[in-house]
Amino acid sequence: MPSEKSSRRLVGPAARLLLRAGAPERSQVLRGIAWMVLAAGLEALGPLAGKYLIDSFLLPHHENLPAMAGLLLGALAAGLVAAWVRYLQLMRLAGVAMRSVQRIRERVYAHVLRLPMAFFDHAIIGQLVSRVTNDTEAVKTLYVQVLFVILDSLIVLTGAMAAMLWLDPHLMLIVLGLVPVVVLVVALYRRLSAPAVTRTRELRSELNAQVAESIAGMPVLQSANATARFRTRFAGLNEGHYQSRRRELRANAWLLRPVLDCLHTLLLAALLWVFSQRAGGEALGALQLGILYAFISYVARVVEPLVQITMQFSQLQQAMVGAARVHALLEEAEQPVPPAQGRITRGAIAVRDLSFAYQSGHPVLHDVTLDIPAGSFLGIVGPTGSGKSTLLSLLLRFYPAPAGNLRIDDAALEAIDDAHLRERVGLVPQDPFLLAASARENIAMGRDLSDAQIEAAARAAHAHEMILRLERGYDTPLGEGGARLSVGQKQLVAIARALAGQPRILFLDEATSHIDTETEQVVQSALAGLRGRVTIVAIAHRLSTVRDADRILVLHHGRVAELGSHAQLMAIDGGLYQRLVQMQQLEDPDEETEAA
Ligand SMILES: Nc1ncnc2c1ncn2[C@@H]1O[C@H](COP(=O)(O)OP(=O)(O)OP(=O)(O)O)[C@@H](O)[C@H]1O
Repeated sequence: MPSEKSSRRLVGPAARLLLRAGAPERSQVLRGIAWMVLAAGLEALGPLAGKYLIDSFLLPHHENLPAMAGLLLGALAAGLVAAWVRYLQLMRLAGVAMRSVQRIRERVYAHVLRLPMAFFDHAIIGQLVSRVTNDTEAVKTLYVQVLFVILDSLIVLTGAMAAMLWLDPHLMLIVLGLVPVVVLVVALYRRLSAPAVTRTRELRSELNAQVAESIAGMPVLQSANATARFRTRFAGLNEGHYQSRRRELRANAWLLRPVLDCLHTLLLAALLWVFSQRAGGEALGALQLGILYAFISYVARVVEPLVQITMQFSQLQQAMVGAARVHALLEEAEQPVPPAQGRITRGAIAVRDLSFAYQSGHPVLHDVTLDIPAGSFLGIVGPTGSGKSTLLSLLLRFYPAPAGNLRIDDAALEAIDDAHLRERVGLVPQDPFLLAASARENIAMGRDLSDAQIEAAARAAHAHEMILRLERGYDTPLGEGGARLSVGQKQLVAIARALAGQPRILFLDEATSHIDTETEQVVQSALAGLRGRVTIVAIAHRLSTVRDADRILVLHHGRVAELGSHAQLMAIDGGLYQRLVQMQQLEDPDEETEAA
């Protein structure tokens, strides 16, 4: 994690990200830098003109007005052209920086969408959001700080040094002595502030994560009366963030401006002392005075870029931490999608000797063998943690199953083209996950479906009537997470969404756990309507949902315990299915007659 890295170790990843982000616009960057050099060169002419005016005209009382006016106008024109060139440079480099952020943000988001499901088992949503939004912004800061300020400052510094070298090499060497002192100050500053900068960034991301988590779990938070505890935890993080920022600021306040301003004053004193030594108690000669004027101007031009460079280090470090984190996210391996041609035609599923472990040494499925004929309805039941969802996740290719153990029709699962698999296999998850969009958009999910197809899917899911009863029918916005609908209604929309793709196989993962008996019957009718046309695999805690299935698979500790129709399984005396049914009847006597 970048948090544990020293700031020096952040430079590599940050620089790689910066180079990659700017690569498509290398010529724009080079042109921007060329403008920068030109502007610095023009700006460096000012003090030279001043020196020439003092040396050649003012001190010798040589009042050649046209020449003096020409000199002043020339300096003015150089200043104006420099300002115009600065504008061009700013527009060019700012454009590059903003386009880089835009590109990188899209790349990070696209990358996150392709990450394997295992990544999301550990990911913290708020932190991921931070990576995609705030941390990508770091790239812009890197551009602005590195290219605009630091590079610009270095160019101005070099210009001023060159002019001083030309005027008086000895004096220039005295000024040059300032540079190592500033390098020392910057090194000390980095040492003191780097841990605080990294911590500040981490804490900001934790603040985001807590806000996202609290909002997502608001009903639990409020009902568990946990809001005060969460507020205290947030305040603790926020205080940590404040203290960390203070540590950063303290390093800034001590080391940057004040130290450099002192150095500036010392340097000016040293220059005056050298001049007084040269004059040996006499008044300064004309030539000396012009050079003194030019040097005082140039020293300001040397100190100011150095101040700028050191002042940028705080920003630069923050940006590097952010950029390194974006880089780390981009380094996460994507779900491999090998090119494959396999097709799903009928929807027959074969599972052979399937064993699987999330962590090696802890298998959750053992030697599962199973055939699900095309168009049949398989129910999967079993105690909690018995591996039902895991089996479904493997069939959905959310986690890689051992090669060859799963087949659909004539193809091994891993040999089926990914887009085709997603098209042909529909999923109704336990949490229906609705977008803050209309019913129509929620069913279409970005697919190019006609209104007729959407309506047909809604009818097949028995959701059509319910949607028509909403005030704007299919165009009714469903609110964030489908907040406008009941859980059962959301489930019907989710079923319609799965059916709209006309899948050959439909997986339902406890789709009826949280709905009332009446809605469950609607779901059952919807499933009945699909029988023979679509292969249905439904995990159910509510046994009544799968009572009518062709066969029911009972999983126990990751093994196939029983397999058969409801009647066959009920006939096994002391069997697990029979016991599950009896337990459910005790829990919910209303279902006694239905399930038995
Ligand atoms: N992403 C994961 N990483 C590690 N272990 C996991 C993961 N998902 C599930 N498990 C473990 O695998 C085992 C089977 O879990 P699974 O979710 O498949 O059971 P389930 O039968 O669907 O349970 P439930 O009925 O409670 O949903 C459990 O011990 C669980 O802790």
